[in-house]
Formats: sequence, C-alpha cells, structure tokens
Amino acid sequence: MNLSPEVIADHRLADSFVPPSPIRHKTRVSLWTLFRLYRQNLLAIFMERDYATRRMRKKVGLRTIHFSNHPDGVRETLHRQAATFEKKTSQQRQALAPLLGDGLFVSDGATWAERRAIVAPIVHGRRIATFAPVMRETAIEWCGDWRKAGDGATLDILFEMGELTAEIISRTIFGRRLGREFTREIIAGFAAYQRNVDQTDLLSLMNAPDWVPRLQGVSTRRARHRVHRVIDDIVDRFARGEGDPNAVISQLFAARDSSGAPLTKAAIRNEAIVIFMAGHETTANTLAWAIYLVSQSPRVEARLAAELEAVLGGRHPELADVADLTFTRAIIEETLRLYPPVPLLGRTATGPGTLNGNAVAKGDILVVAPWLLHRNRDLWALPDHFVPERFDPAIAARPDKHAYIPFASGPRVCPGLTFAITEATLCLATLLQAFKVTLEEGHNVEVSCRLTLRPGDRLPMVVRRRKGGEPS
Ligand code: HEM
Repeated sequence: MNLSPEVIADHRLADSFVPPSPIRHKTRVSLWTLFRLYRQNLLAIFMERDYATRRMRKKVGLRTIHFSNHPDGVRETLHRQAATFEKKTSQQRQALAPLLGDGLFVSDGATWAERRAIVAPIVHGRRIATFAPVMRETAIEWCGDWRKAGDGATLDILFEMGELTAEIISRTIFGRRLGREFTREIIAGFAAYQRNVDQTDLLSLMNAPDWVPRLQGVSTRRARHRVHRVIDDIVDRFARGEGDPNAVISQLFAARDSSGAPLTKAAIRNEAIVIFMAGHETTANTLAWAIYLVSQSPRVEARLAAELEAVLGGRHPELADVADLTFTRAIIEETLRLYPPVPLLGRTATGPGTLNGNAVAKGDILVVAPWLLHRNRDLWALPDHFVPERFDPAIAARPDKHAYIPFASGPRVCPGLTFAITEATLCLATLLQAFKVTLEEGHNVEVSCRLTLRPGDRLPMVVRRRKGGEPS
C-alpha cells in the first residue's frame, strides 16, 4: 500500500469523494441473474468478495475461466507465460475482427509480431514531440468552441471528449488537412458499430470454434462498411501521393515487414483503424471521468488550480510543462485506476500452462481484471475513493507496477501509453485552466461497460469561464 495512515491523516484523504461503481452482490446470485447482468454490464457480475480474492476459477458454459486479481497473476499471465497466453479471446475476435481485420489489436502469432514491430515505433513515446503540438492546438481550439457555446452552457462532456480525442488522433494519423467532417463520420461509424455488435457472443462461451458463423446484424455490417469506406478513401489519397507526409499513415506506407515487403492497402487500413479506435475512446473516457471526478472534489480542484497557476502562470500548456504538471498527471493516473477504460484483459491459452497453482488447459480463458486489481483492498488504501495524491511523487511511493495496469503489461502493453498520458494531461490542464465544469443538477452518473468503460451514454455538465483563467 503506497498511502500510509499518517499520510491519509495529514492530508485528510479519508474524506475523499467515493465515485459510483456497479452493484456488488454480497451473496451468490442465480445463473440466470448472472447471465442477465453479463449482458447488461460486464462489471456487475463480480461479488463483493471477488474484490479481495487473489484468484478465481469459474466454469461458464463449456469454458473454464481463470481470473487473476493479484500482481503474481499479472506476472504469470502477461509476462512469464505470455507466449502461451498471448492470443485474445474468441469474444474479442468475434466482436472486433469484422472491423479491424488482421489489425494489431486482435491478431496473434506471427501476424501480431510483424505488425507490432511496425506499429509500436510509429505511436511510441519517442515520437511524442511530433504529436504534442497537435494535442495542444486542438485543445486550445476546444476552448474557443466552449467560449462560443456561451458562459454557463450545458455540454455533454463525454461527447465533447470523444470529438476532441478523435480530432487529435485523426490529425496525427491522417494529417491536419482532413477537417472535422471526416472525423465525425468515422466516430459515427464506430459508435454505430459498438451499439450493434454482440460482445457477449454466447457461441464462444459454448466453446464453438471461430469458423462457426456468428449472426452479424445488418446494422453491424452497415456500420463496418461506413468506417471502411471513409478510411479506404483516405488511404487511396495517400497512395496517390496526396496525403500529409508527417501523418502516421505515411509512416505505415513507408514501413517494411521482415521480408522487406510493404504493407498492403488493406493492412494499412486495418492498422489505421486500430490506432484510431485504440487511441480515441480510451482517452476520451479517461478525460470525461477525470473532469467529472475533479468536479466532485473541492480539495482536488483547488490543488489542481494552484498547480496550473504555479506552472503555467496563465499560458497554455505545452509538452515541456507536462513533467512539471505532477498533480494534473496524478489526477489522470487516479482516474485510470478507478475507471480503467479496458477493465478486463482476456486471453486464450494456446497450450497447457499453470496459474495460481491450477493447471490451465488449451482453450481455457484467462482474465486479468484491472477493474478488480485496482480496487483490491489488500493492495490499495481507500480503494474506492478518488485520491490523486496516491500518484503524487511528493506524497507517496509509486504503486507496484503489476498492481496498476491500465495500459496492460508485458509484450502486448499499450504502445500508445506516453501518447495517452501526455494527451490527457495537456487537455485536462488546458480545459480546466480556462473553465470550471460542474455536473448538471439531478444527473445520475452510471458506470457502463461496453467495449470500454464509460460514464453512461452522456455526461451533461455546465461549463463556466474562470475569471482570468483563459490565456488570450
Ligand atoms: C487512456 C488511454 C489508453 C488506454 C487506457 C489504453 C489501454 C490499452 C490496453 C489495456 C491495451 C492492451 C489490451 C489487451 O492486451 O487486451 C492497449 C493496446 C493497444 N493500444 Fe492502447 N490505450 C490507450 C490509448 C492508446 C493510444 C493513444 C494509442 C495510439 C496512439 C493506443 C494504441 C494501442 C494499440 C495499437 C494497442 C494494441 C497493442 C497490441 O495488441 O500489441 N492506445 N491499450
């Protein structure tokens, strides 16, 4: 535990805000109730005691599922036996492969290794100096839009953050020239896809192999075509030499695989969709949750305002400031602890292994659950409270790296980690320096888990200008 009782007392942390979480059953529920909960909200299947259990083994349909809720299980699954447990689950593949094809996120084996070697360096932290100015300029543009909306306007912050991060990722992948209509069209396609795709895929739970056709609704196919049409069109422009040479897509065109061959146009399209999808909604949800959490905690809001004043002194933040915005970053990290956008990491065993002293058979599912791990009361003090101070290097030691895994860990760790943390820190600092944002009266924030973990379908908040807050 990185927060000692003295630190908790000295900083009055025990009074911190406790944000919402899905229902936790105290006693066992029927299989039917469990199934209903699973379809509604994946995270509602966990019982109170699961939050402190190191490991669980459940038989669901014909599958055995091994859950890990301890750093040892994380090490075993994502590091030591990563080669045997590398493959994603059938549910993930069935839900995402129609959209992403053989893209990095759902591929495995040799295809994954080839693509990882190409994609990871392109979005890696080493290139952050290229991306940060785009993040900065877009966040400043958003301040302009919020000013135009009028002082005291009610905005859907989840939607706003979705558009902001989509615009940032769009400008970095496709270049600055496309315009917001393109971004909007892609987001609309993704949203429609997410609404319609069946993520619970019962056939997979019944152990049906991947080649058994799943029913894919007309609307899912239509949404997929919509996304592919827009991105194919952009890829074609780059192929004709009309694209921005600094864009990520240009790097994908220039990349060569281990045999020296370039990526096909379909592979470039798939990887562009992966980066867009992986990098947009995750960061959008993080920012929306962070803005909501800050609005509910006067102590955190005051410390944040003091840091922004001290570090920025009325300027817009830039990359060089991120290292000094330690409390702003701590807010982002605490938000990712409480609401990890990818709350469950699923893998399929491609051969026999062991976990937590149990034998793992080929075909078993392994789930490392950041959602449980990040709230495990044996690992964290005040596990359900919003306490950014636990990530403040001036106050607390860094938590065990296998107890805190919002970006996963091991060979499949998120290659966009530095991109995401820098983007979220810059955007939060830029927006909250200029505006005070409060939850719309009477709105009830719900935890909803679809492909990612989000604050319901909308987050209405009132946006007011801070006096002297916005740089001219
Ligand atoms: C707060 C924001 C983000 C979070 C919490 C996040 C989290 C994750 C997690 C947990 C995984 C691994 C999933 C698994 O193993 O099952 C992942 C993979 C990935 N992420 Fe992120 N991510 C974020 C932002 C980004 C950004 C901004 C980019 C790109 C610019 C990105 C690109 C990717 C890619 C390409 C993968 C697939 C890696 C592979 O399978 O080898 N992510 N992300």
